[in-house]
Amino acid sequence: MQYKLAFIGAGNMAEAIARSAISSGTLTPDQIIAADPSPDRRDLFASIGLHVTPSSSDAAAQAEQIMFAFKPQMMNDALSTFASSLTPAQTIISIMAGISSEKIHTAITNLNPQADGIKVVRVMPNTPIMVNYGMAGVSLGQNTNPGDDDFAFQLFNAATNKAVRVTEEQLHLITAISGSGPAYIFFIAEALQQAAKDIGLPEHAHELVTQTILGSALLMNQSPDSPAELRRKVTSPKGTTEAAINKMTDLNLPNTIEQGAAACLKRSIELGNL
Ligand SMILES: NC(=O)C1=CN([C@@H]2O[C@H](COP(=O)(O)OP(=O)(O)OC[C@H]3O[C@@H](n4cnc5c(N)ncnc54)[C@H](O)[C@@H]3O)[C@@H](O)[C@H]2O)C=CC1
Ligand SMILES: O=C(O)[C@@H]1CCC=N1
Repeated sequence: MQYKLAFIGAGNMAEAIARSAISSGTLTPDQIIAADPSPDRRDLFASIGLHVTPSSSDAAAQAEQIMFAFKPQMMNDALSTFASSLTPAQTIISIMAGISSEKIHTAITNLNPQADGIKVVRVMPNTPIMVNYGMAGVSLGQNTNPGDDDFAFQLFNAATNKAVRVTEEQLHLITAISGSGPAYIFFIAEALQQAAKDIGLPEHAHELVTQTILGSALLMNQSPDSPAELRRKVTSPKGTTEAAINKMTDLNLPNTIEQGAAACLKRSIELGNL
């Protein structure tokens, strides 16, 4: 095979994964090919030195590992254009939310029965991979044995990105916590920025909130203390933080976040049943 990795779909996640693979030295640009119908996306991938093609079939025929980096709802349409190029010697790495490896395998073999032995590994990454601080869950799927996920694990555990091996069932949970999690943090950031504007600091809102989240994450990462203890260290008895935390507790912030994560989990399972 000419390429180690083919991206089918060269969108935001594929771009982040490709950049991280290259910057970490896991792959060289000439080991990667990317297929996307959008000329703009192909131009962008070409500008980082990758081979590009409008033909998913072309890309799928030439790589050892094929990453499904298109939207879950597009799977059948996308596969109809390239399933015939797949062979049992290849490994699929799907980053699609929800869709089980069994469903992926069935969709491929319905179109191309000769690809029956094809391996399917699944990964749930997150967008901070764009800055090399990604978190991913990696799971073995259809037709795989331990070790068949080594390449995917290495790809997502490179540089300062981190990966954990989980069961396929647990990938739904990974989605609810770290896959979708960056959006929860950005949601809090939006609200805190709005608060900064409302109380009269619009010109500093972005910097205040960004540095506070960054500093808190680094502190949580480097300190042996639990988040509860770190929170306690900010919260002086009868002080300012306590007033804020009491109000947020009265308004049930922890429960709101837990319910949000539970809704995410439910949707991940639903996507898998579409
Ligand atoms: N955005 C996120 O935070 C995360 C996304 N994911 C998964 O990653 C996948 C991609 O998501 P994004 O990169 O955010 O989406 P995106 O919309 O940026 O990228 C999708 C790409 O697929 C291309 N495409 C459309 N039809 C195609 C076809 N028939 N064949 C090949 N390519 C086609 C589009 O032109 C686009 O460039 C999804 O399955 C999503 O569930 C997983 C974890 C996190
Ligand atoms: O919202 C989504 O469906 C994707 C999967 C995890 C993060 N974004």
